[in-house]
Amino acid sequence: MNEFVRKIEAADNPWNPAEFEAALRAVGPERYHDLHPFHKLLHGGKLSKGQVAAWALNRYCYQEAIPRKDAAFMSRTHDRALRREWIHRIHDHDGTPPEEEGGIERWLVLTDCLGLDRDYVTGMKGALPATRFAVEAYVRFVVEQPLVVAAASSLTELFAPSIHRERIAGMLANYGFVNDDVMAYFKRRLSQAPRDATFALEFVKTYATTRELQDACVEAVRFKCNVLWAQLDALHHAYVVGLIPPGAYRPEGM
Ligand SMILES: O=C(O)c1cc(C(=O)O)c2c(n1)C(=O)C(=O)c1cc(C(=O)O)[nH]c1-2
Repeated sequence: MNEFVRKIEAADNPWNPAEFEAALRAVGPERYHDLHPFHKLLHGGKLSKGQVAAWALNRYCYQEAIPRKDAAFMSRTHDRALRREWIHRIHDHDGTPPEEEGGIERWLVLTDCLGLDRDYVTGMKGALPATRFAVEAYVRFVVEQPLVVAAASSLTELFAPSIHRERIAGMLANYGFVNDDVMAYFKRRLSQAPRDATFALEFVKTYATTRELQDACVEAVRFKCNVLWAQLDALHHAYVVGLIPPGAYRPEGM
């Protein structure tokens, strides 16, 4: 059947909510970044401190982009109740001082322990080019796609708690330079991510009412997995294969 005919037929046949949810969830086992070889090395204690620092330094760019993409999302809706719900994602990362320091601050505790200078991390000059491109592609996606599709792109968070648990256990067991304080970022995400994902899933199931929109939402989760995967490919190429691009962070001895 040609693609055009398939689209017309599909538009008339939306999945029921259970089928749609199953299609969204099926993307995780297919291509979430817990399957990436770089994560196996990271969690299995196979990386040097410098390689772990390269990961944390690059991942900072993702952390920094998340509240910007959530602000972009909020700027697009006239629904006050939705903005009220969504804004806590920004608070989770940026914090609400003095009570709550926020996830970015907790991330910097991790980069501190890896011996990285805070200005160097937050300046992002030592990050890999592909990291910067991938995270900005996520922000652009949320700016440009239909709102429900933009929300669907956050649904990789459905798969995050299991990788966070694996990371906390693996890094604590395998690296002497990691302790509970340093893993605080991931511990906090264990409760934050399910709350965000539950809300986003309900939102997407409610508003993706045609099969075309449902297909676009499933594609959005795949797109997001690609954003995550591309970052790890870049890290692997630079810091495992050893082809570090000009200007990027260079661990001692590499
Ligand atoms: O460590 C991870 O594997 C991981 C993955 C993801 C994800 O699936 O996008 C997020 C996070 N962590 C995370 O900490 C986080 O705050 C977060 C927000 C979002 C999002 O798309 O809004 N994803 C993720």
